Order: sequence, then structure tokens, then C-alpha cells
Amino acid sequence: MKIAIGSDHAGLWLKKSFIAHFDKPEYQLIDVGTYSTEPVDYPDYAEAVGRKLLDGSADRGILICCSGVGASVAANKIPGIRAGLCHDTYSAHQGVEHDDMNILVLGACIVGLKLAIELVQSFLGATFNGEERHKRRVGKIESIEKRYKG
Ligand SMILES: O=C(CO)[C@H](O)[C@H](O)[C@H](O)COP(=O)(O)O
Repeated sequence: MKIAIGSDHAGLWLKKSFIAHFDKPEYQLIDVGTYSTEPVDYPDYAEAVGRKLLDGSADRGILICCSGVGASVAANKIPGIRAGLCHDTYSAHQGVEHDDMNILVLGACIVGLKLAIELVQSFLGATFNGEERHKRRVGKIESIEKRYKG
């Protein structure tokens, strides 16, 4: 699975830890930055991760900022992106199974490394279950995107 991963300065430590932990043959991590602790703006990394999904170079995305809120808000502005801020493992897999969530957003100021790894494992191990009512709801999200297209 190809996974685009990005963070701002606040999420850098967690992004680095993920890159080390998920260095496994089944995962190909595409690191879109940031690469130093110099302060940056989370929307830039949210957009960079979103673009990787839209151009087909990544199957899933992981985004990290301090709370996870800003990165989540920014990523969800991109049509086709369904980003979820999840700090419990149930939401991390149910968000994929029911809502076809394609980016997991984490707050590096909120979660510790062990929980964060479990969250990513839950997210990556889940697939959209494709049941009619869930397809209908995701379809309605796409309709909202179309109605408000600039
Ligand atoms: O949490 C965030 C947005 O929801 C970001 O990580 C910001 O970086 C956070 O607001 C901290 O910003 P600062 O410039 O490091 O004070």
C-alpha cells in the first residue's frame, strides 16, 4: 500500500516515528514534509498529501499537526478527500469501513506513540465495506462537493 504522509513542525516527531515503524515491505511511505522543526503552515502539507491521493500516487494519507484540527479542516477542502481526525481505534477503522475515509489525521500534541501506531494500524487494515447505505451517504458527500464547487 502506498501511503502519503505529511506533518507540520508540531507533528514532525510523530511522522519520523511512523516512517521508522512502518518501514515494512507492505508499505511504501511517501513523505511530503515538513523535514525540519522550523515553523510551517499545516494547510501546505494537507494539500500535498491530498494531491498524492488525487493523482493516484498514494492509496491512503496520514496527516499530523499539533491538535489535528487544522490539518483535518484543510484536507477536507479538497474534493475527493475524506479526512478524519481520530484519536480512538474504533473511529480509525469505522471511518474507512463506513465513510471511505482516505486520510487519517492525528494530533501529535494529543496522542502518544503507542496509541498513534495502533490508530494507523486500524486505519490501514480497514476497507470500505461498500454497503448500499454507506455508498449512498458517501455519494451525498460528493453531491455537496459538486454543489459548492467554486
Ligand atoms: O495544531 C495545529 C493546527 O490545528 C498546528 O499544529 C499548529 O501548528 C498549532 O496551532 C501550533 O502552532 P505554532 O505556530 O507552533 O504555535
